[in-house]
Amino acid sequence: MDREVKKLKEEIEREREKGVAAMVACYQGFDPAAYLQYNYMPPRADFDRQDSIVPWKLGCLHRAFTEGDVGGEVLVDVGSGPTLYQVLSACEVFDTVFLTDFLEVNRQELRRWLQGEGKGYSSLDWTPYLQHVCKLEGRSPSAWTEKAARLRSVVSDILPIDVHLPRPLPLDSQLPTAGADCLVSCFCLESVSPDLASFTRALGHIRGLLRPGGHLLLIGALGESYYMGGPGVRIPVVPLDEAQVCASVRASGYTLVRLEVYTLPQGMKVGVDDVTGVFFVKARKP
Ligand SMILES: C[S@@+](CC[C@H](N)C(=O)[O-])C[C@H]1O[C@@H](n2cnc3c(N)ncnc32)[C@H](O)[C@@H]1O
Ligand SMILES: O=S(=O)(c1ccc2c(c1)CN[C@@H](CF)C2)N1CCSCC1
Repeated sequence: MDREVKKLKEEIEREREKGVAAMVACYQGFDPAAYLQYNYMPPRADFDRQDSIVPWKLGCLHRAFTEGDVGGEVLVDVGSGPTLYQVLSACEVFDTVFLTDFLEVNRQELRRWLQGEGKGYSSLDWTPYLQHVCKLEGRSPSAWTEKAARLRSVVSDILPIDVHLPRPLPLDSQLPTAGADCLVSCFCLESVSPDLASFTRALGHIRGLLRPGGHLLLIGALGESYYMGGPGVRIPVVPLDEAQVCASVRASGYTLVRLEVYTLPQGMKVGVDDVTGVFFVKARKP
């Protein structure tokens, strides 16, 4: 019996490795500029409508970082991609921020923004996002230049990451031995995992980056089965519902603090994906 169980486990592990390898192949065509255009530029990214997803997402992050229990020195953003919106509130709370991504093209896109000032250095103008978060903080939108400077000052490194590894970051990543004080991850785990078990496993892997008592702030897609990572680059996504998100967060060893859900209005569905909603999870590592 033991030999049969061992054989079955080995077969399951081989299938898992095949699924992860297939995801790696999908990401070879990922196009940062196209991805930004599909998701973070008008008409999809609309700040004017109060019911728009972008103010909702930025509001969730602002509240999480200002309600008093999230804090410390070090924050890691898992699977940053080419985007910065996810750390615009965090950069006021943490003095050391690590951005991370699997692909060099995304790490390069982030470096270009962080190193550029005033030049045509980035594929997307993050000013409206910076201005919106300044308003959430009770500041003038014109303080966006100060926020941009603050973000540039706290980003300590842009690291390679693979959430399918038990140790997702390089050994020399300068993370404190005890772990980070906070993790942020947006639209990453469900869009890089071949199935729900892999998604849950990845949650467990990144948990190892966090110190006990640290927080995880997770934003992700609900009901999404694919998205376009570039022209003709269709990337499969693990379709999640709220119950599965909560179960996976708990099964991977976190205490769920709260779940918030946004349902996309019909007009937001424009063919670059089939997302139906967005979740926001605040969780804590016991
Ligand atoms: C849908 S994008 C999310 C980007 C960004 N966080 C956002 O909010 O739009 C998913 C990101 O996961 C990255 N990725 C792909 N495979 C990964 C892996 N094995 N581990 C960590 N990140 C991975 C991709 O390069 C991509 O930047
Ligand atoms: O912020 S979003 O909810 C958003 C933002 C990014 C993504 C998705 C959704 C869904 N597909 C993800 C692939 F992983 C990427 N948004 C969708 C509506 S318009 C503005 C962008």
